[in-house]
Order: sequence, then C-alpha cells, then structure tokens
Amino acid sequence: MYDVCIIGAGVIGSAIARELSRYDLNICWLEKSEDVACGTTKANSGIVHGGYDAKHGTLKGELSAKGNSMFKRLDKELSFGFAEIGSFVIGFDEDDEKEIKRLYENGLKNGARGLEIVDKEFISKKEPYINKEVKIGLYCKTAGIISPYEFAIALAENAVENGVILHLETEVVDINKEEKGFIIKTNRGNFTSKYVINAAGVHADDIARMVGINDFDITPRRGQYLLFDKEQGYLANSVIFQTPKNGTKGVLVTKTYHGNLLLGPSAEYIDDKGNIDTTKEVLEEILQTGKKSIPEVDGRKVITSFSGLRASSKNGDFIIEESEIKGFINVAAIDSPGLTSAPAIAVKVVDIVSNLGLQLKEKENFNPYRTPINRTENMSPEEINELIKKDPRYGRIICRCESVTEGEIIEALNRPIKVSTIDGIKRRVRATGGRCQGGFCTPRIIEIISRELNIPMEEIQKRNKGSNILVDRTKKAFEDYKGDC
Ligand SMILES: O=P(O)(O)OC[C@H](O)CO
Repeated sequence: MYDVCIIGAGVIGSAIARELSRYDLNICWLEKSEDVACGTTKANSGIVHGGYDAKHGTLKGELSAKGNSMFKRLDKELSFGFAEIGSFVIGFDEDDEKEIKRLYENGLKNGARGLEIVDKEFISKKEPYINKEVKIGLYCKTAGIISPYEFAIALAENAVENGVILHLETEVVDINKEEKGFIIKTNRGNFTSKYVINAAGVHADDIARMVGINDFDITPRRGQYLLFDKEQGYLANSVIFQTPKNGTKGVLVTKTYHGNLLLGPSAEYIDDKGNIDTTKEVLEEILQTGKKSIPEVDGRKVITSFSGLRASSKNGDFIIEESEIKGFINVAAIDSPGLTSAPAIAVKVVDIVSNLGLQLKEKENFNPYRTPINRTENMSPEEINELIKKDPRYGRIICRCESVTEGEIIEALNRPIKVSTIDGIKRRVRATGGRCQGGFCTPRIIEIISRELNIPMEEIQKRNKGSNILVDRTKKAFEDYKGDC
C-alpha cells in the first residue's frame, strides 16, 4: 500500500509531489495524459503574480503572496527559468485610480512585496510603448514570468528523481474507501493508498464525486490567447494589466519568458471540460483590448492562438482541505493565481497530511537540485564548441526558429520522465514552438524520435493517442493503389 496517491500531474500535482518527495514516503502519482502539464498548466499566462490582487483573508490572497516569494529559490534549485520583470496595473481615469489604491492596500495586507503606486512618467520610462493616455499605475517589482509547463516539468522531474512513482496514461475511473485507506481503480489496474490527494484540475469535482463528495463543482473558465513573433517582444518590458473589472484581471500584455509577446486571456465560463477552441470574435476583442495598453501591437505578427481552461468554482477561492472522507484531501478550484501559488499550496498540503497523522521523516538523500537540458541558445560560442567536441549532435540545428539542436532533442527524450510525443519535446526544448510552428522541423523530429525510441514513424503522436501526423509512406500508398490514376 502506498502512503500517498496524488491524482493529477499539472503544476499543482507536480508541486505537491516534489514537496512530499522530501520525506521517506511511498508515493504514487497518477495522470491520465501522456505527459505532465497537459491540462490548465500548458495554456495560461505564465505569470508569477505579485500577490496584491486576490482578496485579503482568502487562500488565494495568502498563498499567492507566499508563492511569489518562493520562485527565486526554486529556480536556483530546479533551473526552469524565472525572470522577475515586474508588473503594472495601469489606470486611465478616477475609477481606475480608486481601484489601484484599493489593490495596493489589499496587497500590503496580503504581504505582497515591492508594491508602489506610480505616475505616468514612471510607467512611460519603464514602458516606452504604453498608451499615452495612461494616468496612474500600480507597480509590483517582484512579479515575473516563467514558462508554466517548464516549471511543472522541473518540479515533476525532481519529484521523480527523489522517488515519486509517476504513472502516465493512467486514468482514475473509481475510488473505494476501505478501512485502512483507498482503492484507486484505473485503466491500468488498482492502486491502494492510505491518503489520496485530489489535484485533478478541471476534473477535481469528478474525482471527488467518486468518493461521494458532492459539495463543489468545477466550471471551466476558458482563456484565449494570442502569441506574437519574438520580433514584437520589445513592446513590453513587464507584465501589463489594465485595471481589473468584472472579476477578472483582464487582458494582459506581456513578454513571455522566451521573448514572444503574449496577449490574453479572455474569461468565458463554458460547460465542456474539453473545449479549448479559439474563436475569431474573442481573439479580435483580445487584440483590441491589448492595443488599449500598447497601441503599437501588430495583429499581423501573431504566430499562433491557443486557449486553456481555468478550474474555477462558484465561491471563487481555492479549496484546499481534508474532505469529509478521512484521508482524502481536495486541492481543487485552483484557478488564477494558481501557478503563482503552487509552491505555497504544496507546503500547505504537506501540513494538512502531517496534521492528519502521516509520519514525515526527512529523507537523508533528498536532492533539491535538477540538472537542466543543455540549451545551446543560452551558451557562448566557446561553450557550444566544447559541447560539439564531446557530441557533434549539438552542432546540428533541427529547429531553426528556436535554435534547437539534435543533441537537445535527444536529451529531452532521455529525461527522468520519458516522453515520445512532438509536443513533449516542444515543452522541454521549444522545438516547433517558434515562428514557423513546426512547419520545417516536425519531419526531422519525427525521424529522431523514431530512431531513438525505435517507434515506427506512423505511430509517433503530436500530443496524445490519435494525433499521429504520418499515416503511411506516400510512395508505398501509391504502389499499393490498384485503381485508376
Ligand atoms: O482572469 P483571471 O483573473 O483569472 O486572470 C487570469 C490571469 O491573467 C492569469 O495569470
């Protein structure tokens, strides 16, 4: 029997797995997708918020401010990449000014650091392309940006290296509460565990219902985004929000960790937990709203659009508690600022299981550090030469847009969490994530995956089962064709 079973390998499950991996415990971790970070985590703003926005007295208020303060240390340990670029909430009129002052006071109560109310000159100096009509702003020096899935992958890899047993493509179908723990039934057999931590994102209510908990519902709140070419990245030096209205922080304009420009998200309540469509009307609205912050944003420079689903609940706050079923802990309704709060949520969950009686003995050999993949893009020519001398595959560029070599792709295939999809490679080394969105490098990547993992090319998937790009050899299909041409 396992001590703990974590359900869900998004950023929240990953942070919890990593935090629990400090202790001498048997932990199993179940994820229905083919990789970690495949739900909400892979499609959001990637912002480490300052912690001023969520209402004081809520879990969101407390944990976002705490989470923010943990990122520098985490990045030192896990090398996922965090840039403390600061954020602005900008205001155009008196109503905005009132709201900005309220946010400032709220932030101080939450314990947010680096807050300052600033004038137009201050904003324009930091953000030369800001709308000239801006009057006032709330500046938060400690806000920053990360790549959300690279953060989750780093946490997850470190958890696995420290002994957590991750089962991908393992979908929980039912859970039985027994006297000594739980039987968790999956498509790959049963798991037994003393404690269950439900971190299943938009499906957390479905998982909770399996043990008879019906007191919360998760309603997906879709956020659509526009991602721009890196050539537009110069337009924003920090994360730029407009003054929040209607219960959403609204459309932000930011540089991403890798230097693209990002606009979004929308905030649309929808019924279908699988609906990550983008729509022309909403994307147009996002573009126009973004232009109110930075008028020079050029809609012709969009390289892709995408959407993600926030796991929202009616009461508006995170649900992090032991449920009425002893030993079953819900970590649910983690919408924004969930990414920021993830490290602090994980610490809180460890406290909960400890208070419930789980013995936490620190492991002597816990290793908080993770070796990142060699990224030639960040190396000097001398360093790249050294690497090529050791392994010439680092001299062969596969993805020209993001400058990714064959050596890096091979490394991505040989990490503590094994992946074999094209998107799995993208989330680890960025190949296919650039200007051409994989138009040129996808065939080369398919060849590399096929050769390295000994999988026929037709079986290589883009993201999950059924998303294979190749179906047959063109010439062979032609030869096999018996009809008239
Ligand atoms: O609309 P919100 O308040 O959920 O905010 C979304 C943020 O941009 C996420 O970082």
